[in-house]
Amino acid sequence: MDLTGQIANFHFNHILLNAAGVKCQTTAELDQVLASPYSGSVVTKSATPMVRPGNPSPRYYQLPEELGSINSMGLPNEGFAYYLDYVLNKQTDKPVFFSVAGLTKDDNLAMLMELEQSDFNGLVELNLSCPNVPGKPQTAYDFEATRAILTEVFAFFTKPLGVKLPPYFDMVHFDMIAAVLNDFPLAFVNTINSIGNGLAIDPHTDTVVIKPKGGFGGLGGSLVKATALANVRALRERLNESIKIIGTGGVTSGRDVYDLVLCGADLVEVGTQLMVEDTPVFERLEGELANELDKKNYQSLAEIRGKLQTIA
Ligand SMILES: C=Cc1c(C(=O)O)[nH]c(=O)[nH]c1=O
Repeated sequence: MDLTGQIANFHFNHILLNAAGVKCQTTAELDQVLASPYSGSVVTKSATPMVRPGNPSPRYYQLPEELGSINSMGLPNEGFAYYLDYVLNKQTDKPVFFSVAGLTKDDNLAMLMELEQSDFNGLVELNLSCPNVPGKPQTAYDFEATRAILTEVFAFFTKPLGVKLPPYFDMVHFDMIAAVLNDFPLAFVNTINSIGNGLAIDPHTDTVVIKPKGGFGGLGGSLVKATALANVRALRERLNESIKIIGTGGVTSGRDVYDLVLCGADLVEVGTQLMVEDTPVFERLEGELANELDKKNYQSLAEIRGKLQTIA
């Protein structure tokens, strides 16, 4: 059974990997994800030029009844140089994603210039959708700002680049972001990032569950699945076929992976459920995915990719 994926010149023997932010802040975590026989790749925690401690704890909370999670991590990371050193020296035959999330356009341009000039030969993800840095908007909700930064990036950047997008909830917004993205030689888009600024309450104490931003944080896990499916499907229908799609959000079962591929995903990332189960989740999900294909006598993901049916 062929459970592989392709982005640019990179072949992925398995389509599952971590979502940026989960199991990817330290070299030990990155090694663990890569070491899983059932992961196809790894993505680094989104990097800023300098080390960041992030927001005060509690800043991550698992919602009850496996609903999902809420986080306001605040972009904690070991700094750009730490992740560049890792990706330049790590011996692996799996493609690696390097995620950057500068707090300013100049920070992003500086990190991308250093990646361009380095020997890094993986894929780069420009995170335009972090919802948790107080005072900083999610860039990709500003279509002209998104066009502006991609124009400056592609004036010099030649390596495979994709963007991490926030979820959109309006058909016109799907049209507008696709019209921007189709003007650039992007290798991929990754959709969705967490649903920004949700709120969860502890019923015993009548208190929010995370400390930063008065309890507001990004939502992940099963409760965001329908939004993830919609964003993968809407962008697949609108983007040039040369722009591949990483589907992220709401994956807790092999059926969820199958559904994202049905909507058009080439790779699939796991966030909240990876926090719950750790790296064995990749084996479970791939096994369940294979069973879903088996049920319908499919031999490969290619047979279902983008083949979601509508009602005539
Ligand atoms: C990079 C910061 C992000 C964070 C964070 O570090 O708070 N959380 C998310 O759910 N998505 C992000 O993109």
